Amino acid sequence: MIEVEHISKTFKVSRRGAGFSEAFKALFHKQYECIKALDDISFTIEEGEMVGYIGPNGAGKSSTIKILSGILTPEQGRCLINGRVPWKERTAHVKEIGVVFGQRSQLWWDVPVIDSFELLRDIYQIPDHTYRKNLDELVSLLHVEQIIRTPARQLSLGQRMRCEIVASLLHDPKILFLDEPTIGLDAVSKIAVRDFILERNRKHHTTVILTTHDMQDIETLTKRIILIGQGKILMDGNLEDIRKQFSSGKRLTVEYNGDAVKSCDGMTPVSLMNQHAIFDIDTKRLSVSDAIAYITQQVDVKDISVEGSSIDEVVANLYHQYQI
Ligand SMILES: Nc1ncnc2c1ncn2[C@@H]1O[C@H](COP(=O)(O)OP(=O)(O)OP(=O)(O)O)[C@@H](O)[C@H]1O
Repeated sequence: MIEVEHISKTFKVSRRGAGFSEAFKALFHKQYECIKALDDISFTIEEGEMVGYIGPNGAGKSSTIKILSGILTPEQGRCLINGRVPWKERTAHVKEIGVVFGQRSQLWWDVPVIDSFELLRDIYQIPDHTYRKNLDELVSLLHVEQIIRTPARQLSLGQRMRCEIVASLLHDPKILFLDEPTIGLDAVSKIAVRDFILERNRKHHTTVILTTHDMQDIETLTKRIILIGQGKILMDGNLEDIRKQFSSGKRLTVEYNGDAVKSCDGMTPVSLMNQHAIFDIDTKRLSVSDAIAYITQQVDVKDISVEGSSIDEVVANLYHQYQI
């Protein structure tokens, strides 16, 4: 179980103006600015839950993950993960967590990937039979058999990410922190990584905290989302409820025979091409069935399709609503 209560974290950063004279002045008189990366955040995550931790750039997601993994120490608040304080009991804590930072590597750059895995085995003191079993299983599930003898620097991004995931799970962690695990991956690799995470959660009951800007990751993997903005937790809830609350409506696409089709109150025309019209329906003002009835009164409908708001639109509405 992950318990976070009233955590705050401030970074002190030096600031100076542009140019040589400002650089010279800064040698004698440094100016600092305090950035409140996390401002009194609290949440609880149960064992086996998969949670999407979302927010715009600079919101505080990575800072939270770093605190939860014991890399950063907050100046205020309490955090317990399976009964341990991450930054105080680091050695015991890291044996229970796996971390993947999409933008950084835990693999040694110049050596074959398998050597990094073996180094991790020694660092985590993984018993030999557990290491062998996990390595064989992960390597085959993530299809990296052909590349583990290649140095990390020679791998493509997608190949490296799969190896990063293997590295993060060799010691059987109960909790997995994934910070943008599908960044820059092609569609096939994204699906492979998502399927693997789902399966891992289902089979091993692994708790997963996922931060990402890819809303398809969130939609596929999580039922609950926590929204952070400007260092504060703004919302914590069920994805389906959020979708209902922040969906802007439905999109209706109609193909028809006849003259141009007109819209009514609650219908916004998006495109009115030759006998092919697209309308956005504000379902708070007009039901989809009433919109269809209104159209069929005017023209002979050949085909009609209704789509809900995409998860990207839902999240864009959410950010807009919270002004972040
Ligand atoms: N080591 C650091 N030193 C100074 N400021 C930092 C440091 N790490 C983070 N910050 C600042 O803290 C704030 C939160 O950063 P953080 O990396 O947690 O955001 P994020 O939500 O992960 O963003 P992104 O989606 O862009 O990765 C930002 O304003 C950032 O500039």
